[in-house]
Amino acid sequence: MPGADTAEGRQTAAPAIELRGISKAFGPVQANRDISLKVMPGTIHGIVGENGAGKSTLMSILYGFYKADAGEIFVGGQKTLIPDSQAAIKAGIGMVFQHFKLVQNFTVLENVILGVEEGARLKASLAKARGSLKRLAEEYELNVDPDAKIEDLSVGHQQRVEILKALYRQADILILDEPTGVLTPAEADHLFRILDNLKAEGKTIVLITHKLREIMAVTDTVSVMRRGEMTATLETATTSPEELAELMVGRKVLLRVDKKPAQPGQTVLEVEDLHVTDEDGVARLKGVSFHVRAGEILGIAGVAGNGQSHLLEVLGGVREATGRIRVNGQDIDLTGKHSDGRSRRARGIAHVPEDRQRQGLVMAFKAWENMILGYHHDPAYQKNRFLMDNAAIRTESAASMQRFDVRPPNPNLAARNFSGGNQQKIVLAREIERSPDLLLVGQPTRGVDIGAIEFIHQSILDLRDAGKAILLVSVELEEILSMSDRIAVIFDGLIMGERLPDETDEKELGLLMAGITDTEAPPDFETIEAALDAAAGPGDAPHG
Ligand SMILES: Nc1ncnc2c1ncn2[C@@H]1O[C@H](COP(=O)(O)OP(=O)(O)OP(=O)(O)O)[C@@H](O)[C@H]1O
Repeated sequence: MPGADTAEGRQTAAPAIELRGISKAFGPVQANRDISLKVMPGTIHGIVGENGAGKSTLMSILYGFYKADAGEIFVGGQKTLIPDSQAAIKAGIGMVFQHFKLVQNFTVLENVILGVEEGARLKASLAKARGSLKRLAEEYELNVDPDAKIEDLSVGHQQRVEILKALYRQADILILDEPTGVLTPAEADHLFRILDNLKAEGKTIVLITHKLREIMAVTDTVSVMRRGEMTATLETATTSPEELAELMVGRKVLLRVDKKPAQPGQTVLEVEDLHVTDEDGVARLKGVSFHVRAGEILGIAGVAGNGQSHLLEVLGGVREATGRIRVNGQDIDLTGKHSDGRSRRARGIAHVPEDRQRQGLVMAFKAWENMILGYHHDPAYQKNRFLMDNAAIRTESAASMQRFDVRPPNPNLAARNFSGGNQQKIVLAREIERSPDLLLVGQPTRGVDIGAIEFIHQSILDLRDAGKAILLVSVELEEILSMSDRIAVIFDGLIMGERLPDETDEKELGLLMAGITDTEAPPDFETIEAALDAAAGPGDAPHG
């Protein structure tokens, strides 16, 4: 695209993508309303908006997953019909989804050519793809071993394969939906370098993210969506995170946590010498001990895949372990029939799992059914010996959804029809509203918009201030630092150390997260990023 990389060139070239008057409804929900947007070639364009604002729907229309009810799409100035993803690929559009669509037991190379060439031409195309992959890897810093199986790759590397797949299909326009949600900070930095390289080659990138610092760091322009409409498009250089937050939510948002000092009481949770070996015989926890008191938040920091998920699962009763756990001074069973979620709930433990779709919700169930999932044996919900009081449960669920600002606050909608952030709010509402003695909470704000993050953080703090104990697991260091009263760092199944948030910083925590306990000595790695990459280890892919 000659001249496209200059401001002047951008003015004169046809937009890489232009949407005119796109609308889409799902039954009564108007997910997109009369949306128009221009994205110029050779730019990175961000799209922000609250959960359920309609971002994924709009991109799914552009990629041929959904058919718009009205509107037109122009690619490179040409009106283009995109009835399916094949048509999108033909038009030079590639998409990297939040949940990757790779075949786990195929190699990188096989995944890249899958669907492009088949049968007798497969062998020739494997050789051709190997060459292309090598070139792409060199050109864009997209290194991955072409013969590695997907299941053996870290999440960051799997994402690179998705990008390679799109580039192999000659995508000029790349859409990334929440690409950093499951990445380590080092992997996210690497991704942004890749995006910059792609842009330098004239590719056009559309980036959906909830992280405003990412918008500020990498985009040229940014659009804000609100309640199905495109409400603003701005040059990134002329805006600020505060302005974007306000445009998204329609009010001022506190971009940091405002909390009172903790008033810790008696010890609620004691964990001693916990060991876990997974299904493949790999030791995931190697003797973990810590405690959490009433009225405090213990944050567990760590690169995903270092045992924190297994820890939450053991505490939540979804996985067996050896060692000792006491809650309010009483031992809880770590194996056998009393080591399940129901027994844990009976002991005052609530669990917001890291994977809301697989562990937190039954996607086909309605919201009200999900709102009592696990608590349905509670006598309060029984109408008589045989029947539950569904009408009362629906009414209570609707009120709880209102309090947690779940949108839409419709208890009869199936969980799968809520946006990701709203699904998260349903799980949080269910667990927090029962005021448990101990709340286990994993990645509470993954994929959640900033308005909702503020609300979720406040709800967790309110529970703390009501004298409850909270164990917070998060891969977001910022969240750990701002929410925790104490921080324990986990690496390779061991607690590497404990710190007070006021007496530490991201650098020291980063070193501990990479397994380096002597934080004064010069590390073996040149940068913290390299050390964290090593901690993520390609053989230990956390599944996001
Ligand atoms: N298949 C569907 N059936 C019914 N409603 C849907 C469907 N997909 C999306 N919706 C609704 O459309 C609206 C827009 O959803 P969309 O997923 O596009 O939002 P989003 O901005 O991407 O949100 P998030 O940031 O949470 O991913 C939401 O109200 C959602 O509940």
